[in-house]
Amino acid sequence: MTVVEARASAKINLTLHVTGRRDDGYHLLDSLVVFADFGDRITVRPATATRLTVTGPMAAGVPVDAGNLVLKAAALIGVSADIMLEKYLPAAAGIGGGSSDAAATLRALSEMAGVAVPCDVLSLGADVPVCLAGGAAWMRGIGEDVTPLAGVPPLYAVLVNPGVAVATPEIFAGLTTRDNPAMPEPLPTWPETSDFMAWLATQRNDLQAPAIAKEPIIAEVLATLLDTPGCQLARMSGSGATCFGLYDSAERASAAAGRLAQDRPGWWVVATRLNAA
Ligand SMILES: C[C@](O)(CO)[C@H](O)COP(=O)(O)OP(=O)(O)OC[C@H]1O[C@@H](n2ccc(N)nc2=O)[C@H](O)[C@@H]1O
Ligand SMILES: Nc1ncnc2c1ncn2[C@@H]1O[C@H](COP(=O)(O)OP(=O)(O)OP(=O)(O)O)[C@@H](O)[C@H]1O
Repeated sequence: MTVVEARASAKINLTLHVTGRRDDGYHLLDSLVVFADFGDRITVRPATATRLTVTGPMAAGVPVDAGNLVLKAAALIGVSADIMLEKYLPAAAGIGGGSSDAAATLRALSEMAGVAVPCDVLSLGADVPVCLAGGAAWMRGIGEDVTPLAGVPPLYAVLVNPGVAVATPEIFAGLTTRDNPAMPEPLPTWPETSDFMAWLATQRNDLQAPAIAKEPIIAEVLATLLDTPGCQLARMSGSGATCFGLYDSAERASAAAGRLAQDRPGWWVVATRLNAA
């Protein structure tokens, strides 16, 4: 019997520029996306009818019915399986938990059954195409235009979520401007990690201000990250509330995570590598 496992890594928007809005209300994005070496885990086994079990430390509140993106992905690819989802990522957190689970399910079921992943996965969510691509990418359009990026250095990061669930549509609705500048095209090259960090600091997440307006604790998360030794940049990912801090070494990232976990027991804190090979 073929059992296939797949990692559903956390998606991090290192930049997230909102550059316009389509007539259907969806926003045009311009985002540099990378993935963490930390995430959920999907295991699939052949079965005559699809069944989903959700376990893991962050399983509470995650839907187990047809609303779960794992089941939507299984229906889209048309493969039946016994699926186990181990949740380690907080939900509604701006790090693509559901989207990454959907992409991992498509990959695992494709391998298990020997069927191709459908070309059009955007119907599962705007973040699913980039999660399916899996590596550092330039994401544009409403999420369907994904260009893999070489030359993005691996980074040491700390991810922090203060425990407030954020509804993505509400954050987009709070934008005061929707025609903000895009990243430069072509993107620059970054010979050293320090060049990349310096450039990142000149970029933005346009959803950060409306997210802070809705959930002021996000500003506290950013300030707390910036206050830890070695933190070079702190920014929110996606529509929040998870923020990332970038550090100059694994040791300093790990020390910062340890201190934050101790000082803020209610916060979800993880030290991780982004875009590691
Ligand atoms: C904010 C990001 O996380 C950035 O990576 C994603 O664009 C959101 O991706 P997602 O959660 O997979 O988004 P979806 O489930 O497709 O959309 C949720 C809602 O977000 C808003 N939405 C999403 C994507 C987009 N390009 N424009 C939008 O306005 C819409 O109100 C939509 O109803
Ligand atoms: N597999 C899943 N894991 C988590 N949430 C899921 C899943 N499937 C469906 N959901 C629903 O999707 C909602 C959004 O959760 P998700 O973790 O995908 O958001 P997010 O991290 O903000 O995503 P994004 O960064 O793509 O905007 C949740 O509130 C939950 O009800």
